[in-house]
Amino acid sequence: MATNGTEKNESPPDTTHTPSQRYLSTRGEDEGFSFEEVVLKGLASDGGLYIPEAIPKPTSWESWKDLSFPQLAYEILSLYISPSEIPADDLRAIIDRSYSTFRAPETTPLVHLHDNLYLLELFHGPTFAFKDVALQFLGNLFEYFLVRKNEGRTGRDRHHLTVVGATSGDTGSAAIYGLRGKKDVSVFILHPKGRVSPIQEAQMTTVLDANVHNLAVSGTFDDCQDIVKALFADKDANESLNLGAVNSINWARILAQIVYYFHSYFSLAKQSSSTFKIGDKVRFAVPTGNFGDILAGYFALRMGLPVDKLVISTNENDILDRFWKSGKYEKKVVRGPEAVGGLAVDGAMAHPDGVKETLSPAMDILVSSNFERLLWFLAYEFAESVGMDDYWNKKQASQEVAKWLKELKETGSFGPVYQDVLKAAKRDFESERVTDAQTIETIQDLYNKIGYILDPHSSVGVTAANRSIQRTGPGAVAHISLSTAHPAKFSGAVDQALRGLEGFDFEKKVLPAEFVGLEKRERRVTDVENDWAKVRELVKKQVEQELRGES
Ligand SMILES: Cc1ncc(COP(=O)(O)O)c(C=O)c1O
Ligand SMILES: N[C@@H](CCOP(=O)(O)O)C(=O)O
Repeated sequence: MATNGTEKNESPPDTTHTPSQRYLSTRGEDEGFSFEEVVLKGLASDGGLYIPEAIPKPTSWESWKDLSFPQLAYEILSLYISPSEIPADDLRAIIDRSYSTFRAPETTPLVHLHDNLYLLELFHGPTFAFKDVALQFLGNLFEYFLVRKNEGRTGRDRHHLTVVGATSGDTGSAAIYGLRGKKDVSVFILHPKGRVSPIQEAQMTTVLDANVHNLAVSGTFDDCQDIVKALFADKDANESLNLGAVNSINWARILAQIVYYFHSYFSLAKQSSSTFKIGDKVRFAVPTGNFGDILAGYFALRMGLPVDKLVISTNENDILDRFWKSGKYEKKVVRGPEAVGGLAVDGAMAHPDGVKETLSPAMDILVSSNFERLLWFLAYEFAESVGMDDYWNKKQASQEVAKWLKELKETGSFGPVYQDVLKAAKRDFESERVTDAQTIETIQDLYNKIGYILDPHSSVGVTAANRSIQRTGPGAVAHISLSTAHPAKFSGAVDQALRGLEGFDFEKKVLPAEFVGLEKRERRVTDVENDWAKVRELVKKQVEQELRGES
């Protein structure tokens, strides 16, 4: 379906897919893809990310207010997936299966913290992190497409998917739990060795299913992400292995996350502690690293949900916060003992891509891959304001994005972007940077006030929400802060904040039964160098063995 170059696509009009059910690459070379193609491909062949050709704006969204989470998910997802690709009953069945694994009846419950601040608990899935919302769904989607592709096929003729993913801890375990034991899929998860929390490491490496492979990379999360992107960019690897993506470069990850923005909005309108009613505006504060979670909020906003602002909440790895303040997107090199990535003997940074090690390690990311998707929409809006036809506006946006990303790769930065682009970014988003000390303070403060225990990432979000409430004025705008992980996943930070405080007992009050004894179980993990070509060879060898039925 894809076309190349700048010629207009002259193929007959597609009547089975609406524009929001067709996809294009942010860098412009590929367009006209179906949902199945973008889910299975993950990353476009020009290195860009897939986005829908249009964002739907349903006029009837308010009528969804009493739907259960799976029912709401069906309404939203079917706007982006043509029934000619996944018939309605099949989509409903995939969704139901995906959310039947959640422990909370509401799937993603909304909890009142104080005043007009609410916490959206996204950690009730199998691995206790928000990633489960999308990765349970993605795992089932992969399975659905593979079963369909492989009907009547046997042996080496079967379509085999090789999933490669990079993780700073949560995506890895959620992907592994979403894909373990699934037929025709091998999973390779790269994590930065020694830089994920002990529970996260145990969650991933104690899964012993034959199709799951953990690779501990000597490097940072960004190195893992770069290796994954290099594998996708390698024609040989991509063609011989049929690579699939579980990171939020995969459009299905963003899509599934849109649902909880709508769901929490409707939950807020039902809270007895609130005078909030449907139609009122709300602010969302989102702990942000790779920009996938908050980007789903941007889609919800563009679909018509009354969002006043999306508040980006970064830790001290603050590339996004600096962009919103200056319009310049720039990797900052961290020097000295606080940097991760290998210090030279004299203490200077030996690794040019330094990232600061913080108490919220899942957000220790230098370059946020999904920001590229937002950039495309900002550039498109800018092109539209200059007023060409839609085809050229899209081309213009893609060219701009490709130029910025090339500059980032070659020089480590781009921008400042045009004033109008930054203005559009500021219209929908605000940003906050939260230090470790503030993260600890907020955990303590909330515990002392109401006895609630936040994980450090969620604490970054709540800190940003509190600041936003100060700006809007208490009582003016309701705030929903996204809680992205269960506190037990980050025992070090939680313990540092609450040790010695009255009533705090990590084992009794925080640790879920599922984690007890996890760290003592048998593990399987392979150490690898920070070298994408070596990783490629390892993956190829392992997949070959699996296809021969040797492992
Ligand atoms: C616990 C937690 N919070 C927040 C984030 C940041 O989310 P995103 O990368 O989608 O911005 C992550 C990792 O992605 C995470 O694992
Ligand atoms: N924080 C993430 C990093 C990967 O981000 P993703 O959302 O793009 O998968 C993690 O926990 O692995």
